[in-house]
Amino acid sequence: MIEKVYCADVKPKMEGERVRLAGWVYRKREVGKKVFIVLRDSSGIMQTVFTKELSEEAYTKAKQVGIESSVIIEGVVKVDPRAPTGVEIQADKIEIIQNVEFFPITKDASDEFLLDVRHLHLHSPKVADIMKVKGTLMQAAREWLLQDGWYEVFPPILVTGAVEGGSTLFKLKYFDREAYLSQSAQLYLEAAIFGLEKVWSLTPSFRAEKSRTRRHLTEYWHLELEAAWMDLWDIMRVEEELVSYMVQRTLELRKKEIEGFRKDLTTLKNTEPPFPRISYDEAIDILQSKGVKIEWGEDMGADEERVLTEEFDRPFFVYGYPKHIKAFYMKEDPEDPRKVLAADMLAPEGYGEIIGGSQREDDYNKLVQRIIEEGMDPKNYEWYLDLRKYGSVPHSGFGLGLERLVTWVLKLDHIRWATLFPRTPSRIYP
Ligand SMILES: NC(=O)C[C@H]([NH3+])C(=O)NS(=O)(=O)OC[C@H]1O[C@@H](n2cnc3c(N)ncnc32)[C@H](O)[C@@H]1O
Ligand SMILES: [Mg+2]
Repeated sequence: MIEKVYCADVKPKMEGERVRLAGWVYRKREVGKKVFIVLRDSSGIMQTVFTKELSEEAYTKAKQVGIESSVIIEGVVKVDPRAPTGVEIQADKIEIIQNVEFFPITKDASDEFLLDVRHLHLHSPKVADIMKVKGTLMQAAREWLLQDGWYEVFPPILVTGAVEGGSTLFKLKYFDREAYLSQSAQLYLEAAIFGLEKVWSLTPSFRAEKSRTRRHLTEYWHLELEAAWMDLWDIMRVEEELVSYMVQRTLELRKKEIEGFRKDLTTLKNTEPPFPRISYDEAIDILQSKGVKIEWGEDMGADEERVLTEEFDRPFFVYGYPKHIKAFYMKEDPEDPRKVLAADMLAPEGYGEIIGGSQREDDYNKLVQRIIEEGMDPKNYEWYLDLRKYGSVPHSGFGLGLERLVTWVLKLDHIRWATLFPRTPSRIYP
């Protein structure tokens, strides 16, 4: 790798030092007999100035170089309060690695065009900031999971059964048989708890969702946990501790990047346990009191959740959903057979569901009955049912949509901006 310093590491105390920077031409302007190039690298930006007096050769090359050209620039550090970072480089050397005559992304580029050239949109510092925040959220999750004694495991993505309903399965040909892309690692995590007790995985999950909403992708990153001996209330405490740590740690490490997307950090700062908890029944009452047309037993979609989140200034739980709107594996509420021991975590500010979780049905016969009730064939779940025959234990788990979390933390207007190359019903290229 070439000897260079990063833009963010060039400080006023380095005045007079000679430095070498490598990156891309972010901005360029000519003022009188000076050429100013704002160089961009992964750490930020740095103003560089070229004049004939400093170097006629460098000045001539600087005049010719195009936006987003890749360059190496050398010069001497000078403090200048007018420069974007308070310092600039008096440049006497520029090596043009590759000159760009015309970079296709311009200021007025439409969202659809940016998605068409997403591979070039990744040059953008704003996009880089989103990815830095996403990476830091996962760094924080790993920190918390390690200190709380959870084991990372690596479940399969090629599977033979639905977890979250057959209508959103991506089918594929697996040699001479049919297979699917995983909707959720959950069932495999449930098998892993018999040896490891507390497990987690980060995997891509696939949903052939036809709904074109601001919060659905067809491929997304899914952080899932599963724990033996835990009931719904235990796993809800795990969820709020994990999400709180992820948000607070990312606020600590990426405050500057977050402030580039939202000025008001209140809801993020409020993200501390315990989170408010309301029952599904209470949620329906709230929605009806606010004029939403919804009856008990109906599912809450993005619109209903948006209204519900107006009542809260931090993430909150909705628990105790009706059995018929939830998945087959969820344990029936012993106190009310109409309901299951499930809870979703909803993000405030209109973002809604970021986590789906539940206590699992650990009784063999009840699970067989639920599978049949859902119109599925117990034969397809034989291995999964075995988990209820050989030392079954009460257990619970959940799945957090990483892009859903990023979309809320940065108040993005669409989940597609929260992932490197978004996959939606109408987009699988580039
Ligand atoms: N291990 C578990 O218990 C997880 C469980 N089997 C599960 O998949 N639940 S979920 O369908 O609500 O999805 C979990 C989360 O996954 C996210 N999710 C769910 N579907 C999507 C789509 N289509 N796009 C983006 N994100 C999505 C969202 O945050 C959900 O709360
Ligand atoms: Mg869900």
